[in-house]
Amino acid sequence: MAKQLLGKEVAAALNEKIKANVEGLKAKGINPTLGIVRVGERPDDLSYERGATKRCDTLGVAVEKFLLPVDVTQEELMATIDKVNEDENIHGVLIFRPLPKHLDEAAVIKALKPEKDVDGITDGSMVGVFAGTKQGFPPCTPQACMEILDHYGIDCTGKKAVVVGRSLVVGKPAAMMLIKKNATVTICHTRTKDMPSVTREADIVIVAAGRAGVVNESYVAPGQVVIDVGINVNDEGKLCGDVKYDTVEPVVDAITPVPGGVGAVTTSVLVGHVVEAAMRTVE
Ligand SMILES: NC(=O)C1=CN([C@@H]2O[C@H](COP(=O)(O)OP(=O)(O)OC[C@H]3O[C@@H](n4cnc5c(N)ncnc54)[C@H](OP(=O)(O)O)[C@@H]3O)[C@@H](O)[C@H]2O)C=CC1
Ligand SMILES: Nc1nc(=O)c2c([nH]1)NC[C@@H]1CN(c3ccc(C(=O)N[C@@H](CCC(=O)O)C(=O)O)cc3)C=[N+]21
Repeated sequence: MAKQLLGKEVAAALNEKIKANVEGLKAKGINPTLGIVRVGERPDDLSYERGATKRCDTLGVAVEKFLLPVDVTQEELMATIDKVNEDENIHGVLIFRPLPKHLDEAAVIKALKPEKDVDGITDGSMVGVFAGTKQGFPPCTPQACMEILDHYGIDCTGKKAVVVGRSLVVGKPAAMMLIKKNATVTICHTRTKDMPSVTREADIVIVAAGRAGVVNESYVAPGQVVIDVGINVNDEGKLCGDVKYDTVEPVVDAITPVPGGVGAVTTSVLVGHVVEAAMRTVE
């Protein structure tokens, strides 16, 4: 039986710190606020929005929503970004992506002020992750993976870590964060040859492929820690990860479930960033 790395436990610990910081801010008359910019009504945007809004509510962080129709023009969207940039009462901004195809996402990202970029999508935030400097914020999902490792006392120093996936939001920043923790890191993607032989050699495997069940028992080995970032919906309409949990769990030492793993920590990290952004305004 592998140890279950429970997102709920990690989130609960993060939430205690966040709550204390919210109280500190409110004592100074600052009401930490997340601005949410959503274009259209994509189901996974709505589910992330529900999770983030609920977490903000329980932690005393306000949410202001900017909801735009799916056929919004680039000019109207840019005007909304200007508005959230200039509004001193909004400390962090979450723009749901991908945006509909007719919109220029790069221009939108460029327009967002890095100090409000709590989702870690601007160039400024990216530089922060790569250079280890404190500008913008790291993307929430890879940071959530690191919070899980930290919480359960899993030391990365000298360990072999393999990341499956090389996206800008998860795989690449996760690899940078693992390097910072002194792991030796390998990144796999669709062009990787014989991936099972690579992942089997790892001490820590972070899977962010976006395909249900890509990592099965032939990819893993005893003693490993497996972090499953994937959020997929199976044929029965249930949430499942990128790892075949039932056959992988008996082999490895520790594993995150889906749901109840990384996703449960991601929203806490996001709200933590909003509070940190508000604290930076008074530093
Ligand atoms: N828990 C959370 O809070 C969040 C979870 N997610 C989930 O994380 C997952 C990854 O998201 P994201 O990074 O945005 O996804 P992307 O689709 O942007 O990237 C997927 C990456 O995985 C690689 N990949 C895909 N299939 C395979 C395969 N069979 N073998 C090896 N590599 C593969 C791709 O390689 P290549 O580059 O060669 O195409 C690509 O680099 C998704 O399931 C998503 O839903 C995302 C955000 C938040
Ligand atoms: N800029 C941007 N950043 C994102 O991170 C982003 C996005 N746009 N667009 C939409 C996708 C989708 N996504 C989800 C995250 C969590 C759940 C989810 O179900 N979370 C559950 C927990 C799931 C679990 O326990 O594993 C919850 O919060 O309660 C769903 C979807 C983020 N996304």
